[in-house]
Amino acid sequence: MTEPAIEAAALAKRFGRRRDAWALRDCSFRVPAGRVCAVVGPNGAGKSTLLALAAGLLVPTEGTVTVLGTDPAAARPRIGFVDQDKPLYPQLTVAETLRMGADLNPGRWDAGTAHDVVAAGSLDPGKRIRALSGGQRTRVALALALGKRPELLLLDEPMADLDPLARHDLMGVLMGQAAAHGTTIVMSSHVVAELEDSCDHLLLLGGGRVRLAGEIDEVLAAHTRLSAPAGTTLAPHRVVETRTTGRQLSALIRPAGPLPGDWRTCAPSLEELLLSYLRNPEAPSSADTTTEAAA
Ligand SMILES: Nc1ncnc2c1ncn2[C@@H]1O[C@H](COP(=O)(O)OP(=O)(O)OP(=O)(O)O)[C@@H](O)[C@H]1O
Repeated sequence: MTEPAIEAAALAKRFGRRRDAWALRDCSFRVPAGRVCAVVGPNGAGKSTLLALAAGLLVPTEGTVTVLGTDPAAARPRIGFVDQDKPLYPQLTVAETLRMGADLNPGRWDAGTAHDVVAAGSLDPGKRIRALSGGQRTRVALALALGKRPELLLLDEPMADLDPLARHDLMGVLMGQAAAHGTTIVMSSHVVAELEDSCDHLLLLGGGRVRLAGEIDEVLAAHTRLSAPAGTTLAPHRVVETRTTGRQLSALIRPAGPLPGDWRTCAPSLEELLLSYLRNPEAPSSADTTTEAAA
């Protein structure tokens, strides 16, 4: 079996000394190599912290995270990371920035891919970074990260400031990269609807903890949407969300066994499932029961 791209065991990060300053707690999960993994969760859930730990930019307070079979600092040359701030040198031009990428990654640099990503945005190579829009800077940051030909690409809300066409274009570039080179992509996003087509693995965080982890197909298959008469008892199934309208009860559950034949059931979409979990932060975590979650 190939080693996972990321493996976390009881990973925790606290900023400062306050008892309530935990950004992440007791996170155990595994992202297999070659996956496109969505990291989802509400504001403050710990997504950026998790990505920064995997990138080796933060050190765990407790637990461990292993990246590409080694510790994140040692794996850094094999990792591309684009964080929310997109740190670039404002005084450099686009062309100079790409040349810097080539200089910093001798023997690895994929000039063609980096050039294509920039060119697709019709960016003037002579323009200084400080004169670019937020979305244009994102494009340059992604070109730098992809040019490195990383084995693992960590992206913190990469599409947040891109227009819809640019999002579509760059998602296509990312998927092409994953397919052509087997690159593992782990990306946080708030745009749930966009993840369904592009991602095959999921990590849902809430309150600094892992709520769902695993292959999206398996996570979806483990849940059922149902409607039944109001007042129906849903135990012993795990209830993520339930709503009663008039005489009708509808719910999203994680079945604990066979369901009664008179319940109407269907499979949830990824968006429905994620919205149900996000609306119900107290719903039981399923991170411990999906096959890909680390024990
Ligand atoms: N450098 C820091 N110093 C102190 N607290 C921090 C720091 N970075 C993050 N935090 C705290 O850790 C928690 C998790 O933050 P994080 O940025 O990882 O969340 P997030 O899921 O990425 O949120 P968002 O969706 O808003 O980007 C938050 O409570 C945040 O205030």
